[in-house]
Amino acid sequence: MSQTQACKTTVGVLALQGAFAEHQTALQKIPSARKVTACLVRTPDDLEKCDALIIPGGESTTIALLAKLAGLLEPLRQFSKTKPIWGTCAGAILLAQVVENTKKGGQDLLGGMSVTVARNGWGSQVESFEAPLIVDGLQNSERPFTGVFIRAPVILALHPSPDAPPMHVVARLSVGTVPKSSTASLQLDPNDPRTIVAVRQGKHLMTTFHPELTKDGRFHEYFVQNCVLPSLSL
Ligand SMILES: NC(=O)CC[C@H](N)C(=O)O
Repeated sequence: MSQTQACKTTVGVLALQGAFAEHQTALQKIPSARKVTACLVRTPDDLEKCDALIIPGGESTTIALLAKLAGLLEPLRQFSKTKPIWGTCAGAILLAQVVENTKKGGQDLLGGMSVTVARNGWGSQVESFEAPLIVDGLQNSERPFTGVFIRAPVILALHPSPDAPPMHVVARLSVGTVPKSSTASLQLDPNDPRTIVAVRQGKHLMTTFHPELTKDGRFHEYFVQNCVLPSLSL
């Protein structure tokens, strides 16, 4: 390993199923790429080398099942207690404390964030949609970020508590940006929790959409700057 590599922070991407390659590519292109090595995680040994982790979108039940088979479920739960995790879409489901609309038999969760989500809350694959998001704290935040929602979960409730790190709403859908065909079309109060699509709690980040499926690396930069690098100095 070269001197520069040895000094880099290692951000793992859970590579069991889903859009993990896209996350790895995105991490390699952001302004902070010189500070970060992106590696794929398939085993507990891989995970042990990481300072932070991204859980990609895909199918949360499958990812949980494969994690169990790889002996990763418990190591991931332990990891979530001390190190930053960013869950995108299916990854957001795995990071939630409570999940509604699970497959029969339920599913294993990591539960790192005090959030309740409903799987497939905007409807099925054909009701997938894109929406412009104004994101607090993103570079050039006046330029909207394109949220790609594919059978996305809906955030039903945040559960702030004095015993847990504070929660920050990072992005909301504006009422009217969800297609009418979508089961949960938003005809509601802009303060409805279902408008929340990105939330940060302490070192963890959850986005119900897929930043890795755009060419815009600002969310990856956001994770590194707001969750990963600050956690190293704790
Ligand atoms: N695009 C996605 O990650 C979809 C998530 C999927 N609906 C699930 O339950 O895991």
